[in-house]
Amino acid sequence: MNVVVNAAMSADGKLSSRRRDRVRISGPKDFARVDAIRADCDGVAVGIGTVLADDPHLTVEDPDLRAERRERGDPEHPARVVIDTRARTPTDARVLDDAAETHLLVGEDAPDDRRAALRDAGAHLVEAGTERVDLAAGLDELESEGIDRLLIEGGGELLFSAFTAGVVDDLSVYVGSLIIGGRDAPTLADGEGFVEAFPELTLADVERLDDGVVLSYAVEG
Ligand SMILES: NC(=O)C1=CN([C@@H]2O[C@H](COP(=O)(O)OP(=O)(O)OC[C@H]3O[C@@H](n4cnc5c(N)ncnc54)[C@H](O)[C@@H]3O)[C@@H](O)[C@H]2O)C=CC1
Ligand SMILES: Nc1nc(O)c(N)c(N[C@@H]2O[C@H](COP(=O)(O)O)[C@@H](O)[C@H]2O)n1
Repeated sequence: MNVVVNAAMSADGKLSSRRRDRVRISGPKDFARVDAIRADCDGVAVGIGTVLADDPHLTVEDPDLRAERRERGDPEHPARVVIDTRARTPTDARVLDDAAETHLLVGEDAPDDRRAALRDAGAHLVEAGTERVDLAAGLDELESEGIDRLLIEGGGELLFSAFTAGVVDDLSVYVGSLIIGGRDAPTLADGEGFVEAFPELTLADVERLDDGVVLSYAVEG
């Protein structure tokens, strides 16, 4: 599977504020850029922290991009994927509406009542791992179901795990012209942090967009 990460961060590296409410970091041109990446993928993934904080929809906005997907025989929107060990996704979350299919990667011990409720709400559940979702195993399962190219949008806990698991091929990050601050505000890669072997990046492109810049990297082995 080809995995791309895209996120928007402040100039001090934060994805949102310490209250975890959604901050508008990028502008309309960047949202259009992200829309095009979504349209080019088979799946768009976030962690349960992002679902609970932002209630994102994770669909393709631009009707022309949706038409192009239909013309090449793909569903109008990529599949939505939520990394959700305990199956906490609310049944009225926007990712569970009928705009697109939704896969929830859950832990083996996820409560049965939550699994049943989420299946009733139309989600497809994939079991991987126990205490936390085993990303490598979960993504392998998604690939076997036809998701060959996956966009991961965040948040910081999930992105750290994705780099730790070594599954990320490309990273693009929009750096907005603002400071958010706060030691408890999510950053591009949270988790425990790396102390010895740091994932290395090769800078592929720098683009000025809206009032910020997009940095594009290839992630080295
Ligand atoms: N600016 C941007 O581009 C974006 C910002 N965000 C922001 O990120 C924040 C949410 O980020 P986080 O709280 O870090 O939550 P997250 O969205 O990264 O989800 C993390 C949660 O997923 C679950 N999980 C299960 N298996 C896991 C695994 N293997 N690795 C990591 N997590 C696993 C855990 O419950 C964990 O707490 C929100 O404030 C949201 O607004 C989210 C996406 C994009
Ligand atoms: N690219 C980008 N720029 C910002 O300024 C942002 N605040 C975010 N946030 C993330 O965008 C996703 C929203 O999805 P929908 O528009 O609801 O489909 C979600 O993952 C946010 O955390 N992204």
